[in-house]
Amino acid sequence: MSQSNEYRKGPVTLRGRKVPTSTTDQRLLDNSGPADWVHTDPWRVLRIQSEFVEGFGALSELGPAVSVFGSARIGPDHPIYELSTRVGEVLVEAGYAVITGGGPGTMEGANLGASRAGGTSVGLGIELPFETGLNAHVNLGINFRYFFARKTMFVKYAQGFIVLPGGFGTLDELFEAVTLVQTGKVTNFPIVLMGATFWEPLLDWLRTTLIAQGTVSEADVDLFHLTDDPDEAVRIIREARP
Ligand SMILES: CC(C)=CCNc1ncnc2c1ncn2[C@@H]1O[C@H](COP(=O)(O)O)[C@@H](O)[C@H]1O
Repeated sequence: MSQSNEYRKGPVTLRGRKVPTSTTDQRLLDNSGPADWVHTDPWRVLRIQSEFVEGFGALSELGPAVSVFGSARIGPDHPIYELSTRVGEVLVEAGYAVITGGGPGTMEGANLGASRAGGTSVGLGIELPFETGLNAHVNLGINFRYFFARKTMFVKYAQGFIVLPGGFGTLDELFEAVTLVQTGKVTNFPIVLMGATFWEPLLDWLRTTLIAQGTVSEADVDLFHLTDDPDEAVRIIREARP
């Protein structure tokens, strides 16, 4: 293949029919051209990068914090919402900022408790097809397009996780966290489950099925702490990260 039929874009070599008919500069400067190139994956990488830069920039001075997860659908008249509010308050009283997904339900409850107690109430919102926006009790909010960039912030800036009852989103965040701990990607990272009646069947299943079949060890299941008492939850976190 002749040299003239080869096109290099950094580490990428394009040959034959893959050689573009316009250059990157040309597409940048030619404002009458098609805008499709801004939707290409390399361009997305820059947007992804900007989410990390903005997230790190906004949170780097946060101080000790705890991420609180839980259902987007449990509303203010539910006892679990009340629990989420109390958790937010108790965390702030113990000197922690509270980080949530910034949405409705228990996220809103934890943000409400945190802001009412005079603390830093962080909401890491996510762009969803059904837009709900950051709840009104967030006093430091960041909106993400990408779940994975946002999830890094939940772990990077927290001393531990408190997980209230929830659905798939909550389970995703819970099992991601426990996998990071299990594989040693994060150390001394307590995970506290709150709402005993909700979590006990899951813990039973982990014991009777996963441990029994050898897919996890007993020590893995011991990574979860279970309590209904917000003060106890804070104590567990403080003891793990003195
Ligand atoms: C009413 C409704 C579904 C609103 C969605 N609005 C949301 N805004 C922000 N974070 C969210 C939202 N839905 C799910 N999440 C994420 O997933 C978890 C809750 O999902 P789920 O309700 O357990 O599955 C939260 O901890 C949060 O990080």
